[in-house]
Amino acid sequence: METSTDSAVEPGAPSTDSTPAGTPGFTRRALLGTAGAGLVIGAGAGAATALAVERRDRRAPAGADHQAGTAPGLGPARVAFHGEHQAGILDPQQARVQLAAFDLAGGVGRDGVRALLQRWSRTVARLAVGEPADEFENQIALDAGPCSLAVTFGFGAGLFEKTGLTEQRPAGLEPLPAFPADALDPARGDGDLFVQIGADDALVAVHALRVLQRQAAGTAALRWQMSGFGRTPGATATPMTGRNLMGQVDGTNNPRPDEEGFAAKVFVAAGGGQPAWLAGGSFLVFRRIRMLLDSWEALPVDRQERVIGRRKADGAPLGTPADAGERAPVDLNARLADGSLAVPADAHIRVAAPAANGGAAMLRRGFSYHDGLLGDGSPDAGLLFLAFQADPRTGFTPVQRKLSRGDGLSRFLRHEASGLYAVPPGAPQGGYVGQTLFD
Ligand SMILES: C=CC1=C(C)c2cc3[nH]c(cc4nc(cc5[nH]c(cc1n2)c(C)c5CCC(=O)O)C(CCC(=O)O)=C4C)c(C)c3C=C
Ligand SMILES: [Fe+2]
Repeated sequence: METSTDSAVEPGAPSTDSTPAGTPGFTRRALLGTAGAGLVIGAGAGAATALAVERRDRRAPAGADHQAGTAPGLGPARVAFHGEHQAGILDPQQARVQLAAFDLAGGVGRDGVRALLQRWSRTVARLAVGEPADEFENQIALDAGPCSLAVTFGFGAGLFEKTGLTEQRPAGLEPLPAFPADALDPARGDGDLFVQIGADDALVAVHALRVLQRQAAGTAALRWQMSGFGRTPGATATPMTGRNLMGQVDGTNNPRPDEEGFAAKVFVAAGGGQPAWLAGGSFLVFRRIRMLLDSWEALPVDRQERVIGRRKADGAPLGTPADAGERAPVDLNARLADGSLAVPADAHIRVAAPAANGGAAMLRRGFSYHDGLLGDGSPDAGLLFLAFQADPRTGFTPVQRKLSRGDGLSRFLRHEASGLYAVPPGAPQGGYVGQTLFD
């Protein structure tokens, strides 16, 4: 983990003077004025303390930024592209996300995919430090800093078939089982290559998506794309976990990088039964989960709280004192005065808890979506559920199996799309994401 508040240019990052092809006379950093004045958030392990510090800093008032000699706002903040793990896993969630999956064109082999990954990695390394794209620059984000841009690449099962790399396909990529009540649209799930593009500015995220898409032309075609959002840093008086569209504080009981066993839950270990190329990588489960918001909002708040097992106002577990706070430990045995369970038997946090699922754990990093209305007038809105884990067979699958049968929240949800991707480790300086597989 690397953090810096001074002129923080990643070693090996392209020169600030470069003028990109197709962008005569423009550099994004020249327009920033205080180029490189942001924070660098590395993607290495053991990141908790530094992440917390970075979050506070990013939410500091503009005046404080000025005193530190940096530009105000979110623009200069950076997430390092290179590192042990890819960006977009350990860094604080950005306010905006673009998710997309691509399918390889017929006849594109290993060399074609390698060339695309090299091209994508080279470009994202530039964008992550506020440089313009080296090709297909479209000026969408010309006057913005990197805004914590974090791009994460994943490989779907089809990539291994199409490139003749079936021997290297991780066992953890076996298709997820069908769960009761799944209503999945295959056209909006899976795909050979996946990208998650997070940024604290919508234009920065879309800029990256457009450039990556154009670079892929002839090699891979866009299969599906979705936009998501979360809390914008600075929106709340004090930093807190964000809310989802049901109004719940969501993400509180995630594994934390400073806790024992975090890496084993989230990252693939060398020699742990997955192929060597994936060591330091992860698996990502994606689910587009629509929320039946009209039904949900008709429920009184105390009943909503019993569905989750936590208070809505502060996110604290039910049964804890009024001032307990979001991080109060969950006591699943706590009883109310009448002897009933404080956290009901079908409450989401009880059914999803690692203790109820053989220790199954994952790092949830979802984003909300709101895409207008469906034909029946209900909102097409919900959660782009994203969870990183060391192995979905012992992480997502047992938990979702249990949730789909006994979770009080399930009756307000519809799973509409699904994807499973192997997430390679981070790229070393000068390298590219996926090189442990393709070189
Ligand atoms: C299969 C895994 C999970 C799915 C799918 C899922 C969907 C989902 N969850 C919420 C809202 C909340 N989830 C919360 C906790 C929580 N959820 C899961 C797993 C899945 N959720 C786990 C493992 C946990 C942690 C359980 C624990 O050990 O305490 C919470 C509580 C706050 C928190 O800890 O994050 C909320 C709120 C929604 C809305 C949703 C689908 C749309
Ligand atoms: Fe959940």
